[in-house]
Amino acid sequence: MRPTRALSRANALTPTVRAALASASAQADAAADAASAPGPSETTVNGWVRSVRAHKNVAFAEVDDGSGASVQAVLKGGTADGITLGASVRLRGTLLPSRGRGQALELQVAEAAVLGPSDPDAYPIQKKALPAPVLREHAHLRFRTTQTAAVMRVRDALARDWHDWFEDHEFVHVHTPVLTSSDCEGAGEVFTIAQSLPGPTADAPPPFFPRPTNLSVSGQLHLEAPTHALGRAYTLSPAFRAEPSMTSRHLAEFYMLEAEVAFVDELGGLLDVAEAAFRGVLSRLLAYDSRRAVRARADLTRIAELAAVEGEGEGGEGERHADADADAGPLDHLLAAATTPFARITYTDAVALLADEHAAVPFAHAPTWGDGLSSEHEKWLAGTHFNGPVFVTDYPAPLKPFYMLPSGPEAASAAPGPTVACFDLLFPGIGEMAGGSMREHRLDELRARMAEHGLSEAEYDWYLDLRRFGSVAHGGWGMGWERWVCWVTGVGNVRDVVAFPRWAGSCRF
Ligand SMILES: NC(=O)C[C@H](N)C(=O)O
Repeated sequence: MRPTRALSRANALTPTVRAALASASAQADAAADAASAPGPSETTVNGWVRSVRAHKNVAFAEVDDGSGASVQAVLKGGTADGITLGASVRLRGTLLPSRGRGQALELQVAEAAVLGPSDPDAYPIQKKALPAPVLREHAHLRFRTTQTAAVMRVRDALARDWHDWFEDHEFVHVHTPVLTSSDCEGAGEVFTIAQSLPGPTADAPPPFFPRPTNLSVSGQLHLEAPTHALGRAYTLSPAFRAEPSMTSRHLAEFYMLEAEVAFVDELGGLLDVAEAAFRGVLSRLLAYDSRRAVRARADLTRIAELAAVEGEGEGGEGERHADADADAGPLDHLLAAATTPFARITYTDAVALLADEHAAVPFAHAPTWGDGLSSEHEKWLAGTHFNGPVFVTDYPAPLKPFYMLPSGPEAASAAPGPTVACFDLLFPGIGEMAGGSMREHRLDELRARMAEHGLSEAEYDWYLDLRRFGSVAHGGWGMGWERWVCWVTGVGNVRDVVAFPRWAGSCRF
């Protein structure tokens, strides 16, 4: 059957720089195998000018189209006119072996068109790396830096890897709502919605929704509903927290990957599922030879190289984790986590370990049973003591939200107070990467916990229905997506792995 016009027009996507380079080198290899001279490869590339070096008779421009490869364009005669830093260009020419260092092929340009000019003196993104805080001021243009472009591609690849893992394990992706009248975590960190603005008359219009509404802090409660029908569900959705934290690990708007599993009877089983997911996803990134995985590994190497160069100067684009191992390769920490079982320890045992350490080398905050673990405690556990991801389980009940199931008998009997069947998954350099729990699935116990937390039964009636009709033991977890991207890439601040970061005091763009 002949393709329709609409189908043939789908071919309007021109080859990317990456594809053009790949096909030119494949042609050269084939010619070498056949012991014949490679025919020159005529091609057209589109992109933005990253740098220009002009000599008397020739100019060299690096042209990047975001595909993960850039090309060195050799411009002779009048072809270099208007080719300035930041300009968008279309170049027609021949890809030939390069005489310069740094690239195998270069584009000998026959014809050049400037599509969108750029004043190089006014253009904020210079070839020389800019400090991360300066780039955040130009978040709309920082995609043009090698670092941010590579981070965006890795972020994309990671999301697809997780989606694939979940699909392979028969989880259903559900989009949980952003607008909600519940506060899942009960921490009072919600952004509320102003539903009606005072009008010109005394009669204020009725509110849009009958109840106060806020932006979701977590999709968990909503995700539990489909889990009681689909069995396994997950979401990668935006979450919002109005916490004034100014740390490198907090954003006011972030993405959260949350998963929920029915018919898991105890915490150990839930940890097994979470661990299999994390390690499975890393294996895809490390071992697969898909185009996605190959490009992600190249990007991780590129990000690390940039950070190494900038590390020698003053804080360039690549702010790294404080305790990132400078001598390790960019994939080493991923390989270690993929191939080594994650450590598991109860909160009670972790506090004892921390107390021993505190006696020898004091922390700023003394570890005390009943208090949350501070970030320095978390980093010591994952970074120094276990030197890898560690599940800390069974925290004191008063530290945790209403929906968690009490601990199993073993953990409960070893603790000096009531604990819940939950975990925080700590990663080196990051601290808390994910948190989850078994959920209280017994109706009466859940109602009692809600009463203790001052939650209105009327408001959470729908959630209680899940316990009234066909309740099952279940559990789940949530992971801060930007923390995951930071840990994988080695980038030290969540503001630099999201397209447009929002934090207390900053919502530009
Ligand atoms: N889905 C989860 O278990 C995440 C949890 N609701 C949190 O926000 O920490």
